[in-house]
Amino acid sequence: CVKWNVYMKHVHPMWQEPLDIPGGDRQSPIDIVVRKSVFDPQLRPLKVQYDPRTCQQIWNNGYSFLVEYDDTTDKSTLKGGPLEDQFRLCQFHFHWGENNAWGSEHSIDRRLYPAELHLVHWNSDKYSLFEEAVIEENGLAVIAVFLKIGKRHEGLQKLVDALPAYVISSSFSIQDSVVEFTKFDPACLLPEKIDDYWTYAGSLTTPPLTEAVTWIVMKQHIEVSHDQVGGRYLFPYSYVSACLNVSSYIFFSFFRKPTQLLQLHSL
Ligand SMILES: N=Nc1ccc(S(N)(=O)=O)cc1
Ligand SMILES: [Zn+2]
Repeated sequence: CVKWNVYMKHVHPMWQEPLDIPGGDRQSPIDIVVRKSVFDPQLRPLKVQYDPRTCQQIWNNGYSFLVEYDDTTDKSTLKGGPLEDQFRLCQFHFHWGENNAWGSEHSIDRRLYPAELHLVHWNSDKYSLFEEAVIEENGLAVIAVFLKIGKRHEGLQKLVDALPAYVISSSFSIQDSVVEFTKFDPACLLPEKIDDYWTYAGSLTTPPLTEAVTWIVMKQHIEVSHDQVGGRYLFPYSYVSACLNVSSYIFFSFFRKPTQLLQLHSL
């Protein structure tokens, strides 16, 4: 999966104005207005098949981190739901804020969550690399899961424990660094009812912002404990303070309207 930097407005030049937003009529994130979502009986159940053995490493790009998967075969895949093709898992990452009042990118009726998980997949039926798929209209599928502060998430703890010392320090190192991380099944981060979701055609939420994403936003959140996401662990403040300039970017998501927001209730 291609190396990806989290571009911070005041930190990374990629966020400097003017942003070259391709197209611009299906930009993410959005505010999901629940009463405007439409039930679509043609949406099928999601088929998530992840092989923990494809988990490879945690990559820190100096601003955040992502967990990367071997996407050279169809061992960890997503299909069904709104998807016509098979998509390969290549990485997952989180978005968070400076405190637990906000942090997610999408919002539900303007309500933000403390954090949001993105499981990123690319269309392996039509393309042979993430880099090819990322510029195509039906190239990517991202599952979004909201995080709320509550009980400890046992599955997540393996990731928190594996995070390298530099992430737990008070500030991220700026250099890229990678630590080995294996046998992690990201399905443990999904909520119980994965067939209860909203879906819409959108974009990457950070550069290159390409309008290539079928978003599948889970209605059910997962719970993680405060010490898993607060303090000095998964979401160290040094990075989150870097997010502040991005919050205005998220603010505008309240005013973005999706072209067609579909919803599938649990079967
Ligand atoms: N260049 N790679 C990217 C992958 C996923 C996302 S997101 N945050 O939309 O899932 C953004 C950029
Ligand atoms: Zn993301």
